[in-house]
Amino acid sequence: MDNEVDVFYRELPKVELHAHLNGSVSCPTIEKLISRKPHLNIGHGMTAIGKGQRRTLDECFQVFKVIHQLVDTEEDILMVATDVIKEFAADGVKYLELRSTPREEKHTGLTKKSYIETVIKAIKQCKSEGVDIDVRFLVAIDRRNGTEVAMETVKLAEDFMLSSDGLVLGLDLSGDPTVGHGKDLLPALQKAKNCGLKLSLHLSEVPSQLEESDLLLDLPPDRIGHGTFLHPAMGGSQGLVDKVVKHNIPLELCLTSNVKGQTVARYSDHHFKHWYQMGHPSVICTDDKGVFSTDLSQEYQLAASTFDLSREAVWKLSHDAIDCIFAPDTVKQQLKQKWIDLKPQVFK
Ligand SMILES: CC(C)=CCNc1ncnc2c1ncn2[C@@H]1O[C@H](COP(=O)(O)O)[C@@H](O)[C@H]1O
Ligand SMILES: [Zn+2]
Repeated sequence: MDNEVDVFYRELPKVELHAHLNGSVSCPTIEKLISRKPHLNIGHGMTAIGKGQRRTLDECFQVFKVIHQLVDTEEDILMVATDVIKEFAADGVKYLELRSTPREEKHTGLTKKSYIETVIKAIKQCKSEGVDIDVRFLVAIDRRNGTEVAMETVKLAEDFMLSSDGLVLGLDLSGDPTVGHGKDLLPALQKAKNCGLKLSLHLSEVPSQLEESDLLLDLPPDRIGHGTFLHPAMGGSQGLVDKVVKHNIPLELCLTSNVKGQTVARYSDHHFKHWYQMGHPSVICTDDKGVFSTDLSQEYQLAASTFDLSREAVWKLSHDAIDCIFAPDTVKQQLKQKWIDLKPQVFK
């Protein structure tokens, strides 16, 4: 980890709603993967962006290609998912929605179905070991892969939603924002919504997507990933903000990811401040804790120090994230009780 984090932020119970599985792989897990596959000649510097370093968006997406080479069997996925879940739990995350793009790897026999089954197996294994975290899964659509694959993914997600005892809750739309157009994915997303899958869409991660965002906001999605350029202060428009507000769509905000990926110049320029000031539901998330060398406690501490938030305000921020989860109301109530029980210890 880059920074020392104050114990308050570690002990703060947290909700993580925006975490890509293969972007969340920690250094120790990468070491294990590298030693399993020495022939790939992958060095550690190729899978993470350290303190003070920045990369272009394009370079960041190259990093995922390297990680995908290291994670290409059921055994790898099981290890990666188990490690990531335990790391979030150790960081004080009590509820986690993991997302990942199911991949097919012909040379190892991995199928999209077995990919999802393996993530579910990891979630169940952690639960049976008593790891103190409630984990759910969102199936991701990589926008690069177009209409047909998106439709296939929706079908797969629907099957798992109906058979996974509430573990698979919805869909994520992600991937390189400079590739493809949301209008081609609209029918698949509409179908997903109609069958009861929740939708979290990466929107306006780069400045050129205003028209696409306008279109996708009419679905409307259940949550927005980043939404960096929606607000007029960031080059967006009041019309877009009005749609987000009208539908009360929470934003998943990932400070370090945006700064290291250079879509936001400085922490103090982050759009968190605009939405938070409006009182709009804003959830602090990590995006890719492995790639961006961070964790959720650090992200809360960064938000607090950058925007001068009191401890009570930070507590409210983590508490209010509970209302943005995709799991049902009974789970929200359980989490709220947990927050009540833990508060005296955190503020001791
Ligand atoms: C490049 C950069 C600044 C990344 C942060 N912003 C992101 N924007 C869009 N898609 C993403 C981002 N981070 C991760 N992903 C998606 O998550 C995948 C990695 O996790 P997984 O294999 O789905 O388990 C990537 O291939 C990509 O499709
Ligand atoms: Zn993301």
